[in-house]
Amino acid sequence: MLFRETRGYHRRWPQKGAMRTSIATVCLSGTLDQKLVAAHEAGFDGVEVFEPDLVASPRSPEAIRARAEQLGLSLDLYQPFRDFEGVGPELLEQNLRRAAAKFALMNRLGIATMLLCSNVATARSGDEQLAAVQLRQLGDVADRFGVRIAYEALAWGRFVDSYEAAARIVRLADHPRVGLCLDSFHILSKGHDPEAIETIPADSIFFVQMADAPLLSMDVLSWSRHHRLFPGEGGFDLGTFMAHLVRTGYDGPVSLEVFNDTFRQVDPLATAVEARRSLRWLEHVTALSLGSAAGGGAARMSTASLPAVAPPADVNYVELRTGELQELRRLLMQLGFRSHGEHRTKRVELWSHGAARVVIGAPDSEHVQPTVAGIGLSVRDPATALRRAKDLFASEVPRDERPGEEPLLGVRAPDGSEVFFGAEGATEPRWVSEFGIPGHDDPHLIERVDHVNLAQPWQRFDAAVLFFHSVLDLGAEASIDVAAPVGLVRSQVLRSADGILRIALNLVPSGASDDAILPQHIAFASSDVIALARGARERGFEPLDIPGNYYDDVEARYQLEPGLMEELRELNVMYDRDEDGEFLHFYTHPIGTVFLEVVERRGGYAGYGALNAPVRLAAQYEHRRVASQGAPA
Ligand SMILES: O=C(O)c1ccc(O)c(O)c1
Ligand SMILES: [Mg+2]
Repeated sequence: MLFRETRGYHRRWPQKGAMRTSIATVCLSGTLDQKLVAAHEAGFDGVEVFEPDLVASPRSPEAIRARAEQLGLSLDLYQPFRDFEGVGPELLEQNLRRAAAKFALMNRLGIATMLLCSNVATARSGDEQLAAVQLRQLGDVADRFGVRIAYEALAWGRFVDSYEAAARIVRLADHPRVGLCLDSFHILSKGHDPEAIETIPADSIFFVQMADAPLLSMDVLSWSRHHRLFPGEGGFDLGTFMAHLVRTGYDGPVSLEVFNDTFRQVDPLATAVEARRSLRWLEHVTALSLGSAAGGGAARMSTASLPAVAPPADVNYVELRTGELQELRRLLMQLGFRSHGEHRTKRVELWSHGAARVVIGAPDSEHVQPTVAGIGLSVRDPATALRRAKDLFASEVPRDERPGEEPLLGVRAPDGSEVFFGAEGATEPRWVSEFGIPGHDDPHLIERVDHVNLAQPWQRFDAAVLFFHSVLDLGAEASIDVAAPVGLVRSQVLRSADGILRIALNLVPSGASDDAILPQHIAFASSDVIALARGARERGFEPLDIPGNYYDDVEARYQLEPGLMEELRELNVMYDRDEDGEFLHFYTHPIGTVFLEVVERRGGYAGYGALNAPVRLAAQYEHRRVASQGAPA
């Protein structure tokens, strides 16, 4: 199992009025039993049983019911039942018989609600009155079994493809056993306005399914079946959606139904924890969207916001773990960093240049750890930052702290790296004095850490987006695809509003088994990248070699002054420009799975040189290829 963030939550019974949480078994990998255990361990209140999971299970319905009971999980929904309404009389008879068999099964499972998807195949008519009459008949059958039907408009329904149409049919059916299932994906994927949810009586909303998704332009069925995400990982405005729902007075389960090719493959407990985090985040944005009106309208569901955290004042340090410490030291020295020596008690050393601090050490043998093993942030209130993270089910990193040492509070990110919160304050954090050699205020060309680029294993990319978005309250920028020799690299930046903290996440292509193919990196902000590059060269620095073709292209695009053009070529400095300003930056060779970058932002340039990224990736690839062959190309 890769990169387990945490394990073993204990169930807490939902408080009255609190959001009841549920998850569809289709979100998780494994057998039905493994899915139930994962949902339980992540602290869900209930699950939706997806029919294929039940059919494939060797356990009897009674045994499944007992197992769920033992785990303290309610079985909230049986799904899906398909292609019922809008059919001719003969098919209707068959469909009613088919439904009765499922209702009997639900009785054995102890499930009270069945999801009915709008007909995608066999409907002959879109007459809403006809559909309503047939649903009423189905309601009568359901009544004999003491169960109810939640009718859901699929975005690709043959005739019924909007929640408003489904709501009209349910109103016409006018049967106490017939209500609605609202699924955020089907509504928002079609661009339908969720505001009219407020016109639906709460007692006819039987179930609610929430899913986020990346904003793709593709056919909606494929989008739904392969690309759904947990709330907070995609582009839908789910806080507004939920606020409409809460205002109706609905207080049933809020369930996650996320069809996703990655989540079907990875550790179900890790996914369940991620899912539970997404619902806590959803509750938070719902509370924000409802505002001080405390729910307003008929609200019965209470939604608590998370502790508010101010954006970090500073990136305090970045910690790198590598087996190639000697090379890393040499590189830092060449870039003008100074050593502060070893920590008093821990086997790490500190290097700094301006307010950029890099803690380096050998890999920790105890647990899986990416090369960028930690990021330290200065925050106004570390205890509150930790409390927010723990409210979001992040696991705290136990820290061995000696008397007199600066307290740092840390949590583990999905890739196994650590995020530490320290108190903001003086220009130099107090923990710096825990290292042997004191600070200094030599003139410096590097100011601070500009951004940190974290390559993510494909299994945990979306989880990392959710983690940084929710725990640190960072905004997610649109993701871009960068072409590398080993595949397309999806890259997404999360940043604080003021840009002090910027984390770029890169998704390692799944075929790229060797993680050295996509190293992690730290970018430092310089006031004069050209002067820094010159100084580094005098100290023996060899930059990443950028091809002449690149500079010909820059020259063609931007018509730079010949003097600057010459310097860029000579020093292997890359260039970008937009309406807001200019960007000059250069790269080091990778050392193992890490490399460094120095950037200079002129004017209001806020990007990362996206056009240069493929050139950089190709140059690094070439460097590795040549190095491994031990001969020049
Ligand atoms: O893709 C489907 O068929 C499907 C089934 C059940 C649902 O609740 C849903 O939203 C989609
Ligand atoms: Mg659904």
